[in-house]
Amino acid sequence: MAPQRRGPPRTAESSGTAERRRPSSTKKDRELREAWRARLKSLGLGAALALALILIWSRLGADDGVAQVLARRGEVLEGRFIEVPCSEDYDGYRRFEGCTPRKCGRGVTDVVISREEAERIRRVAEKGFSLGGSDGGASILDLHSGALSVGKHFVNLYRFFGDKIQTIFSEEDFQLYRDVRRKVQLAITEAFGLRASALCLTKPTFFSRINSTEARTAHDEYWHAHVDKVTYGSFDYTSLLYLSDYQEDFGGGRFMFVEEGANKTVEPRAGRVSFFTSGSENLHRVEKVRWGTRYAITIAFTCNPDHGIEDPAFT
Ligand SMILES: O=C(O)CCC(=O)C(=O)O
Ligand SMILES: [Fe+2]
Repeated sequence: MAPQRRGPPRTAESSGTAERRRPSSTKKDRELREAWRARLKSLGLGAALALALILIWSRLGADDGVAQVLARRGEVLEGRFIEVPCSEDYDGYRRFEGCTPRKCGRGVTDVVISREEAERIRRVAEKGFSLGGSDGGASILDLHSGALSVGKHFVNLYRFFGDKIQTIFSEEDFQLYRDVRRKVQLAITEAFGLRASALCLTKPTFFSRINSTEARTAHDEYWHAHVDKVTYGSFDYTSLLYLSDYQEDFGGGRFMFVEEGANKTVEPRAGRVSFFTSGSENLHRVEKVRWGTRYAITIAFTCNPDHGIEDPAFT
């Protein structure tokens, strides 16, 4: 009797040999697939990490290492104040009670000067700078002395124009400066708890205009870290009023308090007032302007009446 066939006839594929080979090839495939999956996963992780690093790097600023934002351009700050321990710098100077810093720190406010006032005072700056301007990236116009950057030097506008200066600047322009100075002085007096009459305006008080043109002289190198009390001598309290907007009117150009660990940045915004005690507790610098034009005005105060000046006026 012919043996009975059970089940389907055997083909080459379903032969016992093939049956034994399949599990081993599936295992190899699986191993291969897993190896690829692992490789792709690590590539994906690497790419995500690189992207995150790029994002963090661009957020913090390429040339300034790690930074924390003290005031963002888009915020409207009623008042932010950070106290920092005073340096010993003030010990080397005569003390004036109710004025010489005992409490040191930094403040930023967007409500003391309106954007409209900032725009008006910026137009005054533009009028002045239209008469000259540095060959390098940084021009100044000192309202008290009349010094204006022209080419690689300075020209005294008040001396150069004499009485004709009144065809350039108006009494209203000087009045505007006085109003701004008074409001900023009050904000500083309140923030540091000073005797109102103790604080005096000091020199220099100047407009700055910065663009990305390469520096031609040392006067154009605005980006170096410095201490205002060392640079200017008479300063006890420095204030900066910004007249243009970071990332709208210019790129780069952020103000930085230089600190170990992380710099603290103030992003300029038209009408923003940044003020701080002028000693080495507030070492600072301005980041290089990469594009556009940045306008600001420096208004500083002293506790020593001998270093005080009157508000700028036609001279
Ligand atoms: O324009 C700024 O943000 C800072 C200028 C400055 O540091 C200075 O005038 O001493
Ligand atoms: Fe400074």
